[in-house]
Order: sequence, then C-alpha cells, then structure tokens
Amino acid sequence: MSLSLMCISHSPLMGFNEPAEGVREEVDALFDRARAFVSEVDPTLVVTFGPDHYNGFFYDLMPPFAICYAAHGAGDYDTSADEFVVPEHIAAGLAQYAVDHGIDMTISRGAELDHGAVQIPETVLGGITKYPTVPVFVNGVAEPFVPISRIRLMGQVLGDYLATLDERVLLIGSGGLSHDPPVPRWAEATEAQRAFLLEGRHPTPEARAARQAKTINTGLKFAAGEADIQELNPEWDNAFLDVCESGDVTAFDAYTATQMTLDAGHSSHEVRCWVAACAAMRSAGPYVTRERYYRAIPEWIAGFGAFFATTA
Ligand SMILES: O=C(O)CCc1cccc(O)c1O
Ligand SMILES: [Fe+2]
Repeated sequence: MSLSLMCISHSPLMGFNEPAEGVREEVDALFDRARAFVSEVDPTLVVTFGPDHYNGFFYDLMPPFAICYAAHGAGDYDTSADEFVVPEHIAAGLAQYAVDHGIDMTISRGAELDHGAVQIPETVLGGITKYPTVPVFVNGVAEPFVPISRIRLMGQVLGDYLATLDERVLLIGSGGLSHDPPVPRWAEATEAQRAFLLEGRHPTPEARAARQAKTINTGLKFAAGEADIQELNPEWDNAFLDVCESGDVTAFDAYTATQMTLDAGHSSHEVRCWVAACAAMRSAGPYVTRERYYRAIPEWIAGFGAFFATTA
C-alpha cells in the first residue's frame, strides 16, 4: 500500500567515543527527526537491510544476502539481543517471490544479527520488538562481493512484492558510508584470525570485550590522525548520496567492489544495504527526499549519512 525509506549509517562507537564539539547534538537531532519520520509514516511492517561484521555470519557459509524468517540480536556493543518479531508468512512470501523472479535468495530460520542490523532499528523504532519486522542480511564485509547490480535487482524485486501488500512498509537501510574499521580480512589474516573468520560465533565475554576495545581505541586514534586505516572520503559519500537522491537506482550499478575499497575503505561495501533499500523504494515509483544528512565523524570511524524518502 505504501513504502517509505530511511537509510542511516550505523556506528557502534556512537555509544563510546565523543565526537568533535556540536556533532553529538547534530546526530541526536537527526535521530529525533528519524523518530518523527517513523511516527509520520506509521509503519505496519518494517523491512531492514543490514550487514554483519563476523558476529552472526562467518566464512563457514557466507551468502551475499539472506531473508530472515527468524532472527535475534547478537548483543554486541550493548545492542539489543531480543528476538525480532518476524511475520513469517511475509518473510516466506518475499523469499518465494524473489526466487520466482530470478534472485537466488538465501533464507535463515534463525539468524544472529549484530549492531549492523540492530542499532538503527533499535534507535529509531524504540527497540526491535515494537514493529513486525523482516530483517534482510546483506553481506558488506566478506569477499567475494556480487556485483552491485545484483543487490539493486534484489532490492527492486523485494520492493515489487512489498508494494502489493496491504501494509505501510518502512524500509530501513543501515551501513556505510566510507569507512575502514579494523575488521580482519581473510587474505591478510593470521591463523588465529582465520579461525575467527571461519567460525567465530559466540566469543567469550573477554574475547568480545577485547575486540570491541580495539575498535573503540582505533576510533580515538583515527580522530587524532594516528590510526593505520583508510581516510574517510566525504566527496565519495556525497556522490553516493546524490545517487540516492536522484532516484536513478541503476546508477548504483557503476560502483565496483574493487574501486569502492580503494576509494572508500573495506567497509564501504555496507552501502549495499542502502542500494537494496533505495531500489526497493524506487520500485514503487518516483520518490522525494525527506532528509539528507552528512558528517564525517572519525571518532566513530564513519562517513555518517542519512537519506529518507517518501513516494512522490
Ligand atoms: O565491530 C566491528 O568489527 C566494526 C564496528 C564498526 C565501527 C565503525 C563503523 C561501523 O560501521 C562499524 O560496524
Ligand atoms: Fe558497520
């Protein structure tokens, strides 16, 4: 019946590191507008596109994307470990429609979803149990990456199905923009890191705390100009936001994974979640921008952006 769109960067460091003066207030105000937007569109169904960072999805089996029929939070960085309230018939309807329309969809009947999929819904919806929600996992860290055109088509096909439902659907995309946090990569990983990347679910509390402390500390060092990670790229981020605003979602197809890594860092692939969400939104027709926000926030290791839209 209706689709609306809300894409926002996540960063688990938001709750740990203080950004430059005035930035916290600016982002708080953005989240106030996000909550007001949710109230306005009054969703009856939420569909989230979120990545994972080797908390729920590992190299023992790494799909490019997956519809979750059931999922719960991993609880990393103090995010919710609640069970999502998933309307299974809608998840199943989406998956069936996707496979019927040329998308090789993976499903999960019990996904664990980390801050990448939980932080933004939790923050803007007041928890992950408040609205019936179908979480869609989109791989944003683990090579190989399928072409962006496949992500765009996946979003478009899911949007086609959602537009047939008698629901007010809020699409949430979470991730990106440019950033390069210290997530291990298989090609350069040590044996211990490879063991983790292969099957590192449910770390000990000590291992989790050590991992998080390292990332939090990297954010502080990055802001001081002392971290050995790629710079944020505000120009790239704003060009990406331009494509979101344009509504010409096929223009996303020009992005290649290799160039994205070079230009915008190893975690820029999280923007796949935005691509899928924008494409789903666009399948319902032209849309109008309701919010565009951008700030490079090194303390959070985030080219931090937002883009909201409603049908024109
Ligand atoms: O926990 C991790 O491995 C990465 C954490 C992380 C840090 C900054 C921005 C992000 O988007 C992000 O996910
Ligand atoms: Fe992330």
